[in-house]
Amino acid sequence: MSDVASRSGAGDSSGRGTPQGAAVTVAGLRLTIDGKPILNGIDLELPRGKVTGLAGESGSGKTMTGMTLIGLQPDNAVVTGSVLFDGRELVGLPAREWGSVRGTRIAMVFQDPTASLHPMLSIGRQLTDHQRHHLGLPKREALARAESLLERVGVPDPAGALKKYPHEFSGGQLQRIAIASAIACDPELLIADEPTTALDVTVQAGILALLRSLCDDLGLTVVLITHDFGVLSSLADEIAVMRGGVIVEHGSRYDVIRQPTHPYTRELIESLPMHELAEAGALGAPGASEGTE
Ligand SMILES: Nc1ncnc2c1ncn2[C@@H]1O[C@H](COP(=O)(O)OP(=O)(O)OP(=O)(O)O)[C@@H](O)[C@H]1O
Repeated sequence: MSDVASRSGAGDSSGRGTPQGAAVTVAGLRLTIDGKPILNGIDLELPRGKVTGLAGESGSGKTMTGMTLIGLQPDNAVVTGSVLFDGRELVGLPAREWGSVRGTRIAMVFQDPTASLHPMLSIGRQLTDHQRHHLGLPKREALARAESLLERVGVPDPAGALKKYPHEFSGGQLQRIAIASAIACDPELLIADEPTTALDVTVQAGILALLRSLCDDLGLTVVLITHDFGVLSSLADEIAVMRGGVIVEHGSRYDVIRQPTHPYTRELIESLPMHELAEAGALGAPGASEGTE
């Protein structure tokens, strides 16, 4: 077990309860690369339909945790421990079985949206290929669904956007399209790794609000990986703080920000501007943390 300071409120972040339980239960997850320890015993429950923020300094293992959840760790990595997803053990899942999980039931968006989009294929082709392959939809149906997906993620003129190519969009719009592609097959779990880091501050808030609304409206479980604790202070239901390949603190956003138990979490909070603390409810009454957008 890691020395995580977990709170009784974890999994029940806002007082509303999480009757559906955990979408994913990670226990004693370890990962080494060429013998070098990277993850040193991660214990983490991701409550269904909530945003869990994974914070921590560079190199603490946030990305590697996300990659391991979706089975994309480097080939030379050795993974032990347990990742239980819908009653299925993902650690050691054979490659052929990942095909029915990755991209369909668990999806990921990255800092650079172009990483998940082909530069030479139209957006319509990319969104429909994905659905036709995974969902077996006929072309016409896949196109209609792609259009409504683009509408759902806030891309203007969805029908026109389907005919365009990635280079014709701004970074913020591309990230919306990458999110549309990620949710195209109705996944239960979405891992967003620094999804706003490469974007202008003016568009960051829109992408974060989109992730929040997907979680609230679709019941999507979201893992939001970020080095920016301020992002989590206004958005996440729960916050897990990583350092040195372990989770050192995990609880509801309100508890973690208002009553951090680990010195490193305190450091992160002390670096936050006052207005972000106020938004997180850390300066007001407990009810102030309820609004998440
Ligand atoms: N492909 C790889 N081969 C070897 N070591 C790696 C590889 N990818 C990551 N690492 C190492 O794993 C550790 C954790 O990296 P990871 O990217 O998960 O950190 P992070 O918390 O996401 O940091 P950042 O915010 O900088 O991305 C680091 O020491 C990193 O150097």
